[in-house]
Amino acid sequence: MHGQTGIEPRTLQTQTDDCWLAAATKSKIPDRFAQAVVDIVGSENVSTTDAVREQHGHDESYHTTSPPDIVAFAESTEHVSQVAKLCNDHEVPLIPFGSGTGLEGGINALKGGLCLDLSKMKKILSVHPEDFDCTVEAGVTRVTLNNYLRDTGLTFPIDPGADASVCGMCATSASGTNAVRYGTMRENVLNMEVVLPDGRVIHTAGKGRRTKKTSAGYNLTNLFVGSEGTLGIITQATLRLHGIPEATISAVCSFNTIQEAVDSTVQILQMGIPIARIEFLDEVSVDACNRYSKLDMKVAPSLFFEFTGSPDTLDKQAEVVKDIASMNGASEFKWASKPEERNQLWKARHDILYACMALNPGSKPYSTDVCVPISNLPEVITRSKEAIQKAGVIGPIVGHVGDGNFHVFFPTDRSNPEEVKKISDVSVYMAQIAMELDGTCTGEHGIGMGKRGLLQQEIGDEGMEVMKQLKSTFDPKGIMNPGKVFPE
Ligand SMILES: Cc1cc2c(cc1C)N(C[C@H](O)[C@H](O)[C@H](O)COP(=O)(O)OP(=O)(O)OC[C@H]1O[C@@H](n3cnc4c(N)ncnc43)[C@H](O)[C@@H]1O)c1[nH]c(=O)[nH]c(=O)c1N2
Ligand SMILES: CC(C)CC(=O)C(=O)O
Ligand SMILES: [Mn+2]
Repeated sequence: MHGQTGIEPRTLQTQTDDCWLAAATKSKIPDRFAQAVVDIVGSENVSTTDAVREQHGHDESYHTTSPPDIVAFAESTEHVSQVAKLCNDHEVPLIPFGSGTGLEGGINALKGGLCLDLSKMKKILSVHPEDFDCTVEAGVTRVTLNNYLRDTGLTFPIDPGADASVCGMCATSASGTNAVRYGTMRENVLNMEVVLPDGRVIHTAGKGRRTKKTSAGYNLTNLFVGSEGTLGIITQATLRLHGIPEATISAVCSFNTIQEAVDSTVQILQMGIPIARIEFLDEVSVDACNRYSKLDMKVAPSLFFEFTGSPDTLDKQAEVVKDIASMNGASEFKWASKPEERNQLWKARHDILYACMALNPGSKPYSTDVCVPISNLPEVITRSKEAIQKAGVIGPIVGHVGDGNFHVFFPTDRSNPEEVKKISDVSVYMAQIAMELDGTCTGEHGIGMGKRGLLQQEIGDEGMEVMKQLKSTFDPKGIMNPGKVFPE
């Protein structure tokens, strides 16, 4: 389901047995290797056409496409294991592909090689409603999973705006507007089946284990969450599920300053109000949203809220939030209690990337993603805004404010190198301010190819050295997604 984001699914272009080898000669992959891949996954699951390679050579970010030499579609863990072993034996780069919605160029095949598309592995293997968990194959997307779960009264709440694959979400440690209530992928993955580059299959918490807690040894699960395809291929994930709340209300209000909006957020969290979502939009984003999603919000720094719970406690909580916001200077408090009003509000929030792109027609998105301890949020946002203004570029700001995480969506004209340079300088500057203020260069989108230098600064030389040692333990030949995460 890519309709939500307007992103086209990457489909396999059918090739006959006769033509695939001819096409293979256009890529750098030797025919013998390509034939061995066909022997494992079947000719219907292999492509070397330019169109399929191009489709698999980029994600939703601004990074230039780098196509792999060959694309294989896996249908089982056995396929993945055999393809990995083949790549390892021949030292061919191997890039796992979920649904291609990443924002840091994670799937771009910088060194060519084989892209392993997992979208055909889409079985929901088990759901245990009484234990609040489920196990799914790599290609199941979050929307498919939630549609499947609907009748159980359970939900998997992690919601990056795109309909990403669940194991792609594990690989990038994704989160979204619900993290303030439910945490990120790190808190919601209980176990994973992972294929190592040499073809071995491991279960990060032990085969079949699905407990909410464990003290058993090293936390391999959280080593693979956020590993961005550089350590192994995640073929299954066991996830924590949550009950669908009985009642939900959303609201929006505006402030005079960013500080007022952040102060309100901190006070709401300090009161222990179990808020489900609290999202910040600056005046530029509100204006973009009004134009694109036909809303009529006051053009000012704003907060979007969502409260969930039982109907009798919900109203009280919402009133406390309104009082806190009003004491901090909020105005224009508007409730959205009907499902269609709520959906309109949150759809506008999830469509904000497209709303911001519409500010500069023909542009491509360049998004940033920094995260700081919440008390440092006003400073980092204010300094970022100054830098955006000084550079003379359009830079709407949106934040998962309850987590101290925010993005600037720069609608970028990629044919204008001066503009790209200005935006990239502001983006690096923002990450540097965030790090100066005890924060990180990425709260949820990952390092990919875009933030490798920043990771080095964030973690330091010794920390990076340990990461490299871990990488070579799992992937001694360096075939897994080369050119990502680690600076060269
Ligand atoms: C409009 C819009 C809005 C958002 C976002 C995107 C877009 C287009 N995102 C980013 C994106 O959805 C997120 O990074 C997903 O987790 C990527 O999942 P894919 O399945 O698309 O992985 P994709 O195929 O893009 O791969 C991403 C990385 O993971 C690796 N990988 C994928 N599957 C793997 C597997 N099975 N095993 C090992 N490695 C694997 C790849 O090699 C690559 O390095 C986001 N994100 C977010 O955190 N919060 C948000 O709010 C949003 N919002
Ligand atoms: C920066 C975006 C494109 C996506 C995102 O993370 C969001 O909308 O919160
Ligand atoms: Mn986000």
